[in-house]
Parts: sequence; structure tokens; C-alpha cells
Amino acid sequence: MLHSTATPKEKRQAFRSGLASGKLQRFPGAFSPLTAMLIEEQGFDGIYISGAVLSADLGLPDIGLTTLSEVSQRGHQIARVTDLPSLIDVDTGFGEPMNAARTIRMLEDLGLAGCHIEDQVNPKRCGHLDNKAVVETGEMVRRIKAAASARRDPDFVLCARTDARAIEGLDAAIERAKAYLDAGADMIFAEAMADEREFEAFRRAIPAPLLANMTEFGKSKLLSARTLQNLGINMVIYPVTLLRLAMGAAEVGLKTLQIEGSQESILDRMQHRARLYELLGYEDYNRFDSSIFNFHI
Ligand SMILES: C[C@](O)(C(=O)O)[C@H](CC(=O)O)C(=O)O
Ligand SMILES: [Mg+2]
Repeated sequence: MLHSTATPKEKRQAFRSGLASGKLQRFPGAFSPLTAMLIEEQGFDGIYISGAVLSADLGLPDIGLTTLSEVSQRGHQIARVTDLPSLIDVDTGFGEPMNAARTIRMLEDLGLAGCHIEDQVNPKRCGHLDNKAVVETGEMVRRIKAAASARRDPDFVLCARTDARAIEGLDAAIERAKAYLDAGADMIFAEAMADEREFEAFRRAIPAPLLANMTEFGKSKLLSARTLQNLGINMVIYPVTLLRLAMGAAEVGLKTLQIEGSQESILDRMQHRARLYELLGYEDYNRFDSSIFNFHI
């Protein structure tokens, strides 16, 4: 009720404990605060806040058009409704190393538990598209060092993402990951891993927590949570899954209204009002001040 009871510090500490637990941490992507509430209610370990989803939500392609203000404010709206830790995608850190530092300060002030910063050039593109380009290792090291030094809360999780596998190959991506850890990153997001073999190679070479991106319709084989657990991966994100499902359902709804002139035939596919009220915790508000509550249905 009235948002989360856990403090940002507690969420960050829970995030770190989860990463160190040996149990795969599962972070579905939330496209709204309400979705984050559902993810928490359904028993997941954390919330992923996707750059692709934030861009799409604004009607934009995932090519680095969003601003720090847009991303951090939406991230705040999502992170504050849940007791779970939220990991947010901040693309390349919104510019130069100094911008990456400013990004960290903003995210800390707005209650995020962690973020990932990637080594693509600006403007970035979705990590599953062709013709990506990455900056020199030294430039990304400066981004990570600036971000790490900007932290006031040592529990804020700084994840370095490398897109280099697609451009320079697996071994080069591993060497970059090592450099990013030396620069102060807490964990590694190896983007667009093809299959188990590539995750195994990273797991053997990298002593820090690893994130697996199980996004649909891209370059990665979709591996189950059990497989990722057995590979020793520390966390998995499902960044766009819920948005894709929601948009698919919305399209069916619109076509039904167009053709049938009514939503009668799809009522059973909807979240019922009572279920929505249950998720929102209407009863808690009732108990908060029974003299006011009158939202009976
Ligand atoms: C993880 C990601 O960075 C995101 O923005 O959610 C995207 C996901 C996607 O486009 O499927 C990415 O992998 O680049
Ligand atoms: Mg992204």
C-alpha cells in the first residue's frame, strides 16, 4: 500500500545477496509500475526496466533516443512500487564518462538498485540487431570508472554490458569483461550470447556474477531457468516478454472491437476488475481509513 516498505538500500543489499546466493535470480521486464506489482506478487526475484521497452512505450525505436530524465523518472515510478530490487538499462550512460557519473547519481537518488551500462557507440542500437559497433576498451573503462566513482551507496549494483561478441568475437568480449571488472563493475552482462557453450565460456573465465538476457526473436537461444542455473549464471532477464504479450493481446482486442463491435467475446481473456483491485490492494486502503473507503463493487 502506498508503494514499497523496503528502502532503496535494503533493496540493493537484497540484490547483492541474491547474486551471491548461488540461486538464479529471475528479473522479468516491467513495462509499468502495475506490472512490477504483478511480478512481485508472482514471486520473482527482481524487476528489470528495459530500455527497449521504455523506448517503445514512448513510440520510439531502441536506438538511443531516450533521455536520462525520461529513463530515470520512469525507472523511479516503477522501482518505488515494489519491495524487489530494480535493475535499469541506461544504454551507454547517456554520453561521455561524466554523463555516466551523473546517471548513477540520478538513479541512486531515485531508488534504483542497479543499472547496466554498455560499450556500444552512440547512438546505440538493440543488442540483437546487426551492424553494431563498440567503443575502444579504454573508452568503456573510463565510462565504468566514472560510474563506479560516482556511487555514494556501495551497495548500488553496477553492471557492465559488452556487445563485443557480435563484432570482435567471444574471446575479445571476455577480455573486455575482465577489464570492466577491473574498472569497478560488480557484474557482467554479455549481450547476445548464442547458446550454452558461450555462457559456459564466460562462466569459466569471469569470476563475477553474470546476467543472461533471454529476449525473444533475437540472436540468443532461449534457455530455461534450470539450464541457466546449471550453467552457474547468476541472474536472468526477460526484458520485453510482458510488453510483447500485452501488445499481442491489445491487438486482438482492437480487431475484435473493429469486427464484432463489442468486447463480449473476449471478456474471459481480460484481467477482471476484482483481480485488478486485489493486485492494487484496495482492501489495504480500506483499512487505512474506513471512514473514506467506499469502492465496493
Ligand atoms: C535488454 C535490452 O537492452 C533491453 O533494452 O531490454 C534489449 C532487449 C531486446 O531488444 O530484445 C537488447 O537485448 O538490446
Ligand atoms: Mg536496452
